[in-house]
Amino acid sequence: MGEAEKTPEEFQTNTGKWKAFLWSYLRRYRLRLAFGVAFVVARDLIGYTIPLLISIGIDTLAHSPRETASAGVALVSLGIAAAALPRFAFQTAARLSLMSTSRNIEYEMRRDLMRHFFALDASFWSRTRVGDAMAHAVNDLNAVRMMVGPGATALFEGVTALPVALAVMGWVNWHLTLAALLPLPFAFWALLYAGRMIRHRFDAIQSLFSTMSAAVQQTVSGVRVVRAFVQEQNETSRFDEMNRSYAKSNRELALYSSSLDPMLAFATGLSVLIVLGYGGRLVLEGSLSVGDFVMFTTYMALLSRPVSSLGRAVNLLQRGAASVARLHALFAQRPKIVDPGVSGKDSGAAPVPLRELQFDDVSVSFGKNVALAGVSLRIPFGSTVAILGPTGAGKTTLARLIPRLLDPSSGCVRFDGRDVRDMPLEQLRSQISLASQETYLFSATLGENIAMGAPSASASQIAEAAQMAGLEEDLRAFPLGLQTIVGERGVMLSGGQKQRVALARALLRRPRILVLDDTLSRVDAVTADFILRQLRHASWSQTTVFIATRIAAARHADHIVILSEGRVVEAGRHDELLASNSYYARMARLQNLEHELATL
Ligand SMILES: Nc1ncnc2c1ncn2[C@@H]1O[C@H](COP(=O)(O)OP(=O)(O)OP(=O)(O)O)[C@@H](O)[C@H]1O
Repeated sequence: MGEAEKTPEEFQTNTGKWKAFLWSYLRRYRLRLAFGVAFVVARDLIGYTIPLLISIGIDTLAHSPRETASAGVALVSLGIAAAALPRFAFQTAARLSLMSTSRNIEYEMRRDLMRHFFALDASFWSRTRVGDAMAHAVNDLNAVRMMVGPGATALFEGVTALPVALAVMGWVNWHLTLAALLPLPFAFWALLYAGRMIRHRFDAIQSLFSTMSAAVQQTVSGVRVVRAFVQEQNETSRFDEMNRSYAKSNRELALYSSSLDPMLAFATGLSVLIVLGYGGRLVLEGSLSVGDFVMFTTYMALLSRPVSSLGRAVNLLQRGAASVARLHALFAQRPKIVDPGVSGKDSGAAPVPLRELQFDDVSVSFGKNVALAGVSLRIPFGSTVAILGPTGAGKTTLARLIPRLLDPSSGCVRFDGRDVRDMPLEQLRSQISLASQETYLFSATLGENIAMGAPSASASQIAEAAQMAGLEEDLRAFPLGLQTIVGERGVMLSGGQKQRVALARALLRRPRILVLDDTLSRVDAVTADFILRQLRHASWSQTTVFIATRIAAARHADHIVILSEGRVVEAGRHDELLASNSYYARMARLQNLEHELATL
């Protein structure tokens, strides 16, 4: 199986390179990150001088004469107060550097993810659920931001404070310091164990969330079908099962996440206990001053914060690592349709106008399913070609080959002798308009939907395209005309209206090659006839390739092609095909009969 065929889940097992992937984003901010870390270190270094100052203050009180003691204590107090200012400054600078970096990285990854989504082709989207993609774009990116910002801050809070405090404590009394470190292996084990568990659970939770988002998205989009087939109960219990398992995994994650802090607090508590017991004895024996003892215990108390920071860091870093691995797996997906791009000498040049279209022994297979088998066609520029054939004959597959939404498994699609695979995608697609079988309308106005492929079109151009697509009467019936909001996926329009909006969208670009994939199937015969006449008399020259189910639509085409089981079985003009005992002639007789019956 090639890389492109792997699912994100399969990539997840190959997460070795996710660190390099993350670094590719971090690298740009390494200076800012280094400053951020330096600010955290500086802030904590200043913070950790405070117990030292307290110790000096206490020992000054205990050992100095009364008149100098109060001045000494005042000086120490001043020192403690003065330390607050740079601490605050470093704290703010650290937050600004690390948090702004995390926001920038989140922004860049999201931007790249959107670009990547657009670059991935139908082969990816046919096996990926929309909800899945949404989960990546929202939840995983959020976890990455939390890792780079608060996670990194917490990590450096922990790792700088610990050695500083331990160095000062060791310098005062290394015996007592070693004794205080006895619970360290337990804390270390807790960090590793909980960290591993958090990562596994979070990974599972993110996958479950993806599945659940996909299910919500599908059920909500298909709510009419669910209602029509009285499947509310079944859908609810199916969703409930997923929801329950999601909640269970979250409870487990919460258990591991929340157990980390108490376990670390327990380890710190044990250390404090050791220091109080053993250190107290040292004070009584006179081998440790009261000031040093107080400093020791203050450090121990102060250490609880960085230790807890380490716990938080492990939590956020493990979640972030799971999400980076998932994102990396997604970014590792490659589109099958590769854009050859524009070569240096062609950049900036106007695209070469497309003229003659040729299918040269084209075959397309989806696994074992052969959709097209050795199709050869030559379509001169400016001609109108109708493609007909039974369902599953390969008509849509043929249409999708023209703008390279699909590549042939063998054979070649050419424009003026040039393989479409050698043409820059932008140049190819900018000259071709495909109105596909399933129209997709955005939740915007009618006008905005029509202008989707030509955002700079003027109002009169939009109105002209709408008129050509036979929408004029419908627009008159809408009080807001082109400003009418069509609702999510165009729910406020009839099937035929949606198809004509999609057709107007295709026409507005005045394409050189117009491909209509059964675009008029839900339009009544009279309107369809009107539209086809409009297309024949368009004010610009174009090739029209249209897939039709009705003979009435195909009769005026310059060339009619009948596909069956992926092969061209008949081809010719309307009267030529009618004269023979062909599939076309049989279909014409049948449709005539239907028409007569309907008239009766
Ligand atoms: N993405 C795909 N993956 C697998 N098989 C596919 C895919 N797209 C099409 N096929 C198969 O290829 C064959 C041709 O499909 P195609 O959509 O081109 O037929 P059609 O003539 O347009 O049919 P209809 O008139 O019903 O729209 C069918 O057997 C279909 O199941």
